[in-house]
Amino acid sequence: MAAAFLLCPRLALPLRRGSRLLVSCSASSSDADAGVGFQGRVGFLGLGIMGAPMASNLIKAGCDVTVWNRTKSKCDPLLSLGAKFESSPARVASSCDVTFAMLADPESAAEVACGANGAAEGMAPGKGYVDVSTVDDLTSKLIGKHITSTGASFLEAPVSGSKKPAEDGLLIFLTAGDESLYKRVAPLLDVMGKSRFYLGDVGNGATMKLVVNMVMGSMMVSFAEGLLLSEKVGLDPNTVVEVISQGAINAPMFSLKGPSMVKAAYPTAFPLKHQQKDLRLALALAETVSQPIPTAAAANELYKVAKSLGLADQDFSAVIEALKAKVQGSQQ
Ligand SMILES: NC(=O)C1=CN([C@@H]2O[C@H](COP(=O)(O)OP(=O)(O)OC[C@H]3O[C@@H](n4cnc5c(N)ncnc54)[C@H](OP(=O)(O)O)[C@@H]3O)[C@@H](O)[C@H]2O)C=CC1
Ligand SMILES: O=CCCC(=O)O
Repeated sequence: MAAAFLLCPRLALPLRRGSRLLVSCSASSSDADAGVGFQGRVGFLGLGIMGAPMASNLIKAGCDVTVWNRTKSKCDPLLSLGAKFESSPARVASSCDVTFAMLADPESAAEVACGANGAAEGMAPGKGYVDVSTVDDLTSKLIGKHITSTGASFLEAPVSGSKKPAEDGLLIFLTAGDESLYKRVAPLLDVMGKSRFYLGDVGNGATMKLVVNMVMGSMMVSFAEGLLLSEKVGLDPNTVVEVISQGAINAPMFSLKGPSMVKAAYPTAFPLKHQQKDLRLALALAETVSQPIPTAAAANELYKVAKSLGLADQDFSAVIEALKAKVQGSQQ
């Protein structure tokens, strides 16, 4: 990662974001200079849990941002912050120099990029498209092909980190594709994230993201099993969370989600339906190279059960409910 300081050629304002001291600046949108080392207008497509705070951080850093979302009302908070609005992905892409997309899944990412009135229709030489959605490598390559056929550049850049890191500008970008576009948008990635990896050819970023989320999905299931087992044998699951937090298997996720899981509360940061999507895509990826991933396969089944229980839009930690349901089922 470049320095923890964002360099501003003009007005410098100290700004604390997360634990890092940053330097940001204000810039008039007329010259479309974010003041963070990026020249040009920035488009943002998809303003869900992740897209909204990411776009918001770009606006707050002084970028000239134009937004679009399928459900238009989700644009309103961004418009209040100073964003512009365009009525389709194609119009955003044609009015901006670089366009980011943060969509739900492979289908929506492909539709927004390549469908009717999609971003590709507004692309041209000199422009760039950065897809930060979590998709599989084949979808990313398909999107990349459509975008580059217009003469524009393409970068995939899925992110590690959830709602809070997105709000705090502390995401981790897993990028691959056009290296000059990567360098061009690096100042923007640094507004939204704490680190960035450039992984080479299109597909490597998508694949890296799926591997990481496959591990995360399995870890969550194992953690849920531990909490339920401890309770069944008379231990306090809150103490289990504390013990884990001090040992070698400590992960921020356990301390963050454990206390609310014990209370059967699942405020959504990472929707369960997206975690199941990522496991499904990781299983398909493993199939292509005949790599056994039995733990992930078993975890995927539990997320599917949780979805069937109506928990798709809850946080993925709600997978614990599938284990409760299974136990109840086996006792009948
Ligand atoms: N939440 C998290 O912690 C993280 C999520 N991710 C990944 O980022 C991506 C976005 O996640 P998140 O923000 O949580 O998801 P949300 O479900 O909150 O947002 C999804 C976005 O996709 C849009 N969308 C869905 N279907 C379509 C469609 N057919 N056409 C156009 N737009 C569509 C939604 O529009 P609308 O508002 O109209 O529904 C919304 O803007 C996913 O790929 C996810 O796996 C990555 C890291 C962390
Ligand atoms: O894709 C979601 C990742 C969530 C996280 O990294 O905390």
